[in-house]
Amino acid sequence: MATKLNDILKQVAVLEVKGQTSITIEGIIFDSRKAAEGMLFVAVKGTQADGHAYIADVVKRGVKAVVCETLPEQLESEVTYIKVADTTEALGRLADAFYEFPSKELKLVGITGTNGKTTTATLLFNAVRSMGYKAGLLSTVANYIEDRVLDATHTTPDAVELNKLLREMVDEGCSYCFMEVSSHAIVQRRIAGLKFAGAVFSNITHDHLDYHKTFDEYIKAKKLFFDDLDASAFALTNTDDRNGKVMVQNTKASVHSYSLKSASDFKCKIIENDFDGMQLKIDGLEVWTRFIGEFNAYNLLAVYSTGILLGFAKEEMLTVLSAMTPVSGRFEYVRSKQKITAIVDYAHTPDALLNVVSTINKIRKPEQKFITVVGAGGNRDKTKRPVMARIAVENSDMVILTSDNPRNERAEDILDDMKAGIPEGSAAKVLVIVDRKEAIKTACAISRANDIILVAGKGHETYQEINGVKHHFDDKEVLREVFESI
Ligand SMILES: CC(=O)N[C@H]1[C@@H](OP(=O)(O)OP(=O)(O)OC[C@H]2O[C@@H](n3ccc(=O)[nH]c3=O)[C@H](O)[C@@H]2O)O[C@H](CO)[C@@H](O)[C@@H]1O[C@H](C)C(=O)N[C@@H](C)C(=O)N[C@H](CCC(=O)O)C(=O)O
Ligand SMILES: Nc1ncnc2c1ncn2[C@@H]1O[C@H](COP(=O)(O)OP(=O)(O)OP(=O)(O)O)[C@@H](O)[C@H]1O
Ligand SMILES: N[C@H](CCC[C@H](N)C(=O)O)C(=O)O
Ligand SMILES: [Mg+2]
Repeated sequence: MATKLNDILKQVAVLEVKGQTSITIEGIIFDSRKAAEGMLFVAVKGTQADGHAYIADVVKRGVKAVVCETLPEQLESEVTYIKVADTTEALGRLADAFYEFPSKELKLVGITGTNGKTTTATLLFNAVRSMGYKAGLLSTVANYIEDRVLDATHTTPDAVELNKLLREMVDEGCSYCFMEVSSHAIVQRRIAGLKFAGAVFSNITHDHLDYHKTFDEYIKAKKLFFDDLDASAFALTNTDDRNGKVMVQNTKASVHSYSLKSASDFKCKIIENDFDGMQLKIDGLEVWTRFIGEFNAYNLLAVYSTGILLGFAKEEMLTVLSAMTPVSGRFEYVRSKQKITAIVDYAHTPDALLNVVSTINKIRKPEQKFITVVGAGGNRDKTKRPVMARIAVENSDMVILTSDNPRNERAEDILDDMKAGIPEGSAAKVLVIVDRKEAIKTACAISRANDIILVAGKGHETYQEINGVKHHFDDKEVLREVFESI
């Protein structure tokens, strides 16, 4: 794909131009390490580096045009320099234009919130496909164009990758795309210029304070997504969340709401909840689903409401919900011959963990012992570590604190942060085992028939990142292996 620079520049507010704009560019990059002949380089200021420092380098390597906030002192005559006020925003808009506005040719629905994005987006993708439509999915677990699976490195891809994927979806005949919109993606304008048919808010609780600094800033980041929607879109919000109404208070989109408790447009009631599934009453009709826990009732209701807002019939949506199966690594069971039930769940925030342990406690019988194995990621929000440990200890019979993805931190340091959250007098029910496999093995070894083990935090992940290196690791695989051997 190639395009005329002056065509795509129409999408950004240009402050100054040095050089020719009637040139053809072969692609857009924002990482100097990917520089190649004929490309447009956008210099972005990040958290670690400033793209402006690499302008001279990319020019040497054949880049034809540069978009920047400050023009370099030395300009090369064969290169075009474009000055804008905000290169991060420009990058999104240029990528959108370069791929010829693919989001306008799809019904694109974005899901934002601390928890439930992957679940809701994946179920929507499965739902429309089961009704015969072609669709794409951009999620933490993987990106999909129909059956084609593409690895995902981020929850929301960067602007160039994102628009490229949307273009491929359009070219392959997809009429829908469901995507997770992370708060990082909103702030970093990965979604700038996209046309959303709808936006869904699930909830906002403690996470990512390493990046957003305060909870208020985190709320503002999420709200920006709704502020930017246009009048033809729908904004669907969860009014049981304390910030559900705030999210949509300045949007131009038509506002709709869902809830289990407060007043809203789409209502759901849990009739029955056990380890096999939930009987729900949605919009006055009962439906049996294979999902467990109140938090999943919210996700299913969000899926149902979005379906209705996209124009699907009520009965059709409920039939689809009843046939759905859980998403990889979200409350997934691994059972042993001795009838020990292990639950693998991606709960990696305090709220998600509290939801999962509360769900298990509501459903289990008093004689079923409940052991939680949990850690916390390195190079991420440190303040959630003691909170997660406290939640695990207060709501389980026994807890094994272990490593998640230590990334570039010392696993022992992360565990020290977690240990600070153990309530006084509870130390006796906590073990600390740094090696995650050993931790899971120990949990299995001390369990008896009918007991429950929750392995939280990594869900679908098939690696463990230690000292910046990814090693193969899969909670489900480890559990199966251990269960085979006992
Ligand atoms: C904190 C964060 O979001 N970081 C993302 C951000 O990096 P950054 O701002 O730190 O970039 P930087 O390293 O300072 O570099 C600034 C600019 O200089 C450029 N550069 C840098 C070095 C060089 O040699 N040459 C060069 O041109 C970089 O390409 C970049 O354009 O922009 C990069 C390019 O798009 C992302 O890859 C990177 O994601 C990092 C790897 C990351 O871990 N992100 C996570 C936290 C993230 O985005 N998570 C969210 C949400 C997850 C959730 O909700 O659960 C997600 O959407 O995945
Ligand atoms: N609606 C919900 N409310 C609260 N917790 C939830 C909800 N849905 C799922 N969870 C919990 O959060 C975990 C992550 O769910 P999911 O992957 O759907 O969220 P996500 O928003 O995509 O997360 P990420 O930010 O990592 O992309 C689940 O394993 C479960 O423990
Ligand atoms: N998207 C989240 C995932 C966290 C998953 C957990 N296993 C961890 O590594 O902290 C993040 O990057 O913060
Ligand atoms: Mg996700």
